[in-house]
Amino acid sequence: MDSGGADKGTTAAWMAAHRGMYERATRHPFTVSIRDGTVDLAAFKRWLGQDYMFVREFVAFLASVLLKCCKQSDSSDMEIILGGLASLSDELSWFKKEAAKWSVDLAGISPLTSNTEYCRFLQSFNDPEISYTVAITTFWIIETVYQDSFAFCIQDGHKTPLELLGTCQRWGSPEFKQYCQSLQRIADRCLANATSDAVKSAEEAFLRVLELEIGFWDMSSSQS
Ligand SMILES: Cc1ncc(CN)c(N)n1
Repeated sequence: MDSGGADKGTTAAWMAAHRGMYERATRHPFTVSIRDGTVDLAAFKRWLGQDYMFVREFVAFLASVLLKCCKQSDSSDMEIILGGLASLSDELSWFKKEAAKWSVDLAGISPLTSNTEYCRFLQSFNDPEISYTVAITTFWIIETVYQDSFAFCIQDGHKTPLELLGTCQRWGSPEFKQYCQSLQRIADRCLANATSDAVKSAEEAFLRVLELEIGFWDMSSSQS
């Protein structure tokens, strides 16, 4: 993702330093197969059901980020985080509608291993010892992996099946990109003022998210 021409912050430096890993997360064979039009629909349906469960956990994660934000002396990021939380309500309704369209029974789904592992990571943010800087950076990269992955599925030359375009536009839209860029600016501001220990923990969380996102796509395409 470009930084909009502004001075490069810490997050852009990490994206450059860990380019290979970032590309494995955002140009994964699963999402590339959506763009190519060769996607296995059974894999898409598996992703849909598993991601619905993930997003339910993501709501609780975001609530924990909001709580950390409210405890800051300057809580001016609150509106953006609150907006993100509110949009997850629409997202859950979207998953239910999409599941009905694809005959995916959401009530009968259990989380697969990689999803459980990712959800455990999200739950670990309930610990008040985890700083706002680490939490907001984590939130930014989780959203950015989806933004970048799905934007690629609707970029020039795509052969994305018509019935999957709505999914790709949900996260690949210019509006979602702008939202991710707002999160990136917040993360960079926090990182610029953070201790070196906090910056180190945030970079570890950034890398952990990339690893977990790759695992999540792998799980969707191979049921591992
Ligand atoms: C696994 C995963 N990562 C990120 C997102 C985007 N909220 C998501 N829905 N699912």
